[in-house]
Amino acid sequence: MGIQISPSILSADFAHLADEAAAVPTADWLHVDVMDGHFVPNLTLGLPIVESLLKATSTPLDCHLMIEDPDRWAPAYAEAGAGSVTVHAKAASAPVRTLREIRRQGARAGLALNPAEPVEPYADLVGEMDMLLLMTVEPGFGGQRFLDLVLPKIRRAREILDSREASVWLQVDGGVSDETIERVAEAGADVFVAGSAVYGAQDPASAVESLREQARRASNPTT
Ligand SMILES: O=C(CO)[C@H](O)[C@H](O)COP(=O)(O)O
Ligand SMILES: [Fe+2]
Repeated sequence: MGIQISPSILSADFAHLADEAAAVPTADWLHVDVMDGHFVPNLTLGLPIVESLLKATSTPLDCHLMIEDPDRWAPAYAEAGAGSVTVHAKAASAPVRTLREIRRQGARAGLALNPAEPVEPYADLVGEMDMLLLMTVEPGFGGQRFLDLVLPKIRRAREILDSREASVWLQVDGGVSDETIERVAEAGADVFVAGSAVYGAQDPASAVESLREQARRASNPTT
């Protein structure tokens, strides 16, 4: 699939989400941060807004669920038509069942790890997922500073995925910008979430293309 950019609408204007989605026609996905005020100390949006957004844009939705009890709620996002639904390993009590249910409802299934959570315990689950999401900030808020301490884990995750010949995308979320994306791409990520770096830019569509180009160059230095 190559490099993909998923702008996070967390940094968009929530009163004009359809327009904000239309502002990034260059995006591969739209990243939707669902926060419940419990799993993370912030509250954003839920299924009704995702359903409206699905009608308002043809860009596939990449739903990142930062909620308690994702086992109960995640399949509904897939059933509604989200292209990808990601649950946090720490929040899921039955991650295998939930990942399978997301797939059964027709979406790509993602598993997310916080900065301090090791990837190794999940190595045997790679066959159950379509995407592994490594957080490079503590989840809950946009505009935070990228945590360099996650870079070695991104490299280890890339090795695990390659050694198992798994066609699992490796997504990175948090503080991805012009200053950090090259390091993330060199470490082996292929799907990049960017909120403030896209929606804080004068021209969000160009910001997406510029991030993609930098990631492409860094992940394949010979081109
Ligand atoms: O999941 C998230 C926060 O929990 C967001 O997707 C992320 O922080 C994007 O925002 P930014 O690119 O500004 O860091
Ligand atoms: Fe996110």
